Amino acid sequence: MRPFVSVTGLRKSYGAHRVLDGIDLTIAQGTVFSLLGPNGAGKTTTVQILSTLIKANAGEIRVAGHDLAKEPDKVRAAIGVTGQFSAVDSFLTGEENLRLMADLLHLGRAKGRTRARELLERFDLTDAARKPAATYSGGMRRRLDLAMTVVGTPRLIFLDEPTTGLDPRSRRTMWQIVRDLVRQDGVTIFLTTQYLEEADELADRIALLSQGRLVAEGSPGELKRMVPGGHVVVRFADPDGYRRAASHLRVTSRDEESLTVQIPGTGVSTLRELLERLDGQAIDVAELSVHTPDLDDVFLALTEESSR
Ligand SMILES: Nc1ncnc2c1ncn2[C@@H]1O[C@H](COP(=O)(O)OP(=O)(O)OP(=O)(O)O)[C@@H](O)[C@H]1O
Repeated sequence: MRPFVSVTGLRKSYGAHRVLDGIDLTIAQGTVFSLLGPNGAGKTTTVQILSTLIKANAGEIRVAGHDLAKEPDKVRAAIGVTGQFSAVDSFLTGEENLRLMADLLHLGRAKGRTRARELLERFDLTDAARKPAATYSGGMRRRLDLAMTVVGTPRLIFLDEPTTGLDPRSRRTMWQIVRDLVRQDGVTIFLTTQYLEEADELADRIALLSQGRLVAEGSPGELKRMVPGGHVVVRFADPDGYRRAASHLRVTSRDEESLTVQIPGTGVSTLRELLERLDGQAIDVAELSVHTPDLDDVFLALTEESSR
């Protein structure tokens, strides 16, 4: 697939503080790319540079087929940004906000009205269309904000922490809207989020930023395979079983108080062998659970490694 965004050797410093230290990335058209990183890693700085708000010190950036340094206006015309600084005017209704945006984009009266109605429907805001945005819940406000970005039919949308503070239901509605934008409209999404679960749900590719460098990049599945977090936790029925098992098995950690041990690996053969051994020794198991690594494990392992 054709890259919609390509970045090579991106650097940015504030005085002596090197915030981005040589970033390379490509984002395919019609996909969701998520940039993850601990606080202060440089995510917002990256978004600000790619959305033409601030200038890089070095690097080549192409967005939507345009060189960002040479044709920032063409890049600006292809993108939309939504996030922490909402464009929503609380005194206006949802519909008025959308029509105002359509006016700003010179869509024309009739087209603006149709577009507003269409977006209210699509973003599940029709019932609240005539109410002032001040009365909206957090989730409705976020949806309106994104709808306002979509009025201009951007081909790339920067979504900065789109569901921070939302309840699980509103979060799911937002996720579905984002998926539809990608699937139905072919929009490319650049997502920053502090929820690893969100990146796991939405992103085709994830890049992990730590101290100004990308320390890992891949699909959620590929990233999970990079860390050996998978293990089985076994809780024994009695202290005798616990002690015998702990001395017979290759355990990575044990806890005498809760009578549990951790055994590395989650494969079927590992499990079969484990159960056969316990059975052979007549050791009673009270509970067994399989823990496959999630993005939290990856995030912690890789960002810790890079800060060492
Ligand atoms: N205008 C500025 N002047 C000086 N330093 C800055 C400026 N903007 C950002 N920084 C510094 O750059 C670093 C990266 O900041 P940035 O906001 O990009 O991080 P982030 O990954 O978005 O963090 P968070 O998750 O907390 O939003 C931080 O150490 C920050 O203090």
